[in-house]
Amino acid sequence: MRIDIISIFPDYFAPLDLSLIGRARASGLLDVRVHDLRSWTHDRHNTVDDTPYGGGPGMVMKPEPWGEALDEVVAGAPARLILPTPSGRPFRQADAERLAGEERLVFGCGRYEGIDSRVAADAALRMPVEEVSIGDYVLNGGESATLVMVEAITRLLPGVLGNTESAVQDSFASGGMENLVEGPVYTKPVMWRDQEVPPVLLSGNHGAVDRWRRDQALRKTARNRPDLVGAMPEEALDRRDREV
Ligand SMILES: N#Cc1c(-c2ccc3ccn(Cc4ccc(CN5CCCC5)cc4)c3c2)n[nH]c1N
Repeated sequence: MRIDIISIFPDYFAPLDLSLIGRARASGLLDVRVHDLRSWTHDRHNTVDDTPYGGGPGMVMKPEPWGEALDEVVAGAPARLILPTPSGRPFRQADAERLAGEERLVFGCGRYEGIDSRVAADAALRMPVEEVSIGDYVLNGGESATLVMVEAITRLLPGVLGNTESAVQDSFASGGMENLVEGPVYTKPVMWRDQEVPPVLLSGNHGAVDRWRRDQALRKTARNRPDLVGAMPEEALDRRDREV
């Protein structure tokens, strides 16, 4: 997969040189290219924004640099343009799975009050364009959202995690344990600050372990994400579960 990211803050994407994604890039499994939008400006100040038509707060990103950047970066190849925006469709695990099947993705990171709307409309004449939001909170630009989506998408590519099993079992996945969040996890030592690992996990009884994990996932989902499983009556959870 090739991913192009266009931003006025290219250094924001230094984290993509690290860890699993960095390793996948170094091995050639993943091709991520970051571009500075100001490379497509032609004035002395490398201007990328201007005042909004119709008035209103802040500034809007000018269409010309974006148009030239997308023309050069996409260069007629089949690619899908992803535009993070507060007003976008919610980005979910199913979207990460769908986009992991794409050959080329281009992320356009807006700033200020957003990108002139004609950029998306013009791009849509030549490629699929998706305006997406990673959540109902306000960020200062599209860079953090792009980092989130690139991580959610690329971790699903074969060979990136180095352990596809955990990607398949991840919660929120359309597979795995339905739509349940993951339950508690433990490792050595078996006793730590007077807390012991639940004995069932040491039992070697895989059936019992699976049942226990599912029960814990149900309890945690009911407590933290009742929207995922529908309201579960409090009495279904014992007191201990209500505390943590
Ligand atoms: N994904 C994602 C996002 C973003 C996001 C994504 C991309 C850009 C580009 C610029 N900004 C800043 C901004 C912030 C608020 C507004 C709304 N206006 C403010 C006053 C009247 C309405 C417009 C832009 C962005 C924010 N925020 N939250 C998410 N989940």
